[in-house]
Amino acid sequence: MPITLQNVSLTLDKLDILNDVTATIADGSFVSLIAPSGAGKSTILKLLTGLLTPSTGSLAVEGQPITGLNTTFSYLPQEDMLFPWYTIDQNITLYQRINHQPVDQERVTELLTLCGLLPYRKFLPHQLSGGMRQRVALLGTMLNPADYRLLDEPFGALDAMTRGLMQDWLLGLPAELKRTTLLVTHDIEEAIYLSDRILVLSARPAHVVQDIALTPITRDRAWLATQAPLKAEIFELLRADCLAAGEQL
Ligand SMILES: Nc1ncnc2c1ncn2[C@@H]1O[C@H](COP(=O)(O)OP(=O)(O)OP(=O)(O)O)[C@@H](O)[C@H]1O
Repeated sequence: MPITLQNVSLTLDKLDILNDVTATIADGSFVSLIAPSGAGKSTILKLLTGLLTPSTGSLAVEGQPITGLNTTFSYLPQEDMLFPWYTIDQNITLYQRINHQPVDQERVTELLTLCGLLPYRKFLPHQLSGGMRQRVALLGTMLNPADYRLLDEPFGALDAMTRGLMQDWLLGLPAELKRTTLLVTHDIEEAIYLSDRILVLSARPAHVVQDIALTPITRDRAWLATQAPLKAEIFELLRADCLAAGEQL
């Protein structure tokens, strides 16, 4: 069942943040939200997790309205949120430990190996590089059994090379680890590379200005290189909107 946002508007402290956002995220799809800075992308994720409530409109998942805090989603906020006093092992299995669920150690070992983190499982977060910590945070999200993922700039603040490797890592995840995903990013190329669909939002108060479907036969960097015209098109959309809103991109 899809995730739906129906005519969602939000005003906080007299500030109009979202204006009539309507979108459907199909089951199993990978959808990116791209928008000018401060438009309200993170706010949309917070509405889905129930951290915020819309002023008008409604959100639903699996046909059930979202009315408050819920555990339908595994949510990776913009800050990596690792606990500094827990080891990598303990951080990535936090969901299971909080919920008193058994930890499948074999699975954890397999995933740590897959992510190149096995030698670091007993390390503390501060002993890892920024890119490794981001991978740990993402791995924790992957181990959460929720059917839907909300990823807020998971590769933000990484250098271009590490970011590229992380994108490849995400694309290369085994099928059983993939989920319906809503990704917030300000990187147009990243959105094109990873997504089945890109929702381009306007400057604040945000609404959907373009809904772009991507259906490459092979999703690789050679294909990505052919997408320069789409990248330029999305950039122009964002720029025109920013200029109309009196902002700089
Ligand atoms: N709790 C709040 N109260 C008042 N205003 C808020 C609150 N949370 C967010 N905002 C405002 O809402 C707007 C949208 O914020 P949001 O973080 O969703 O934007 P964003 O598109 O994710 O930004 P960025 O790309 O910079 O991460 C911003 O102007 C922000 O200041």
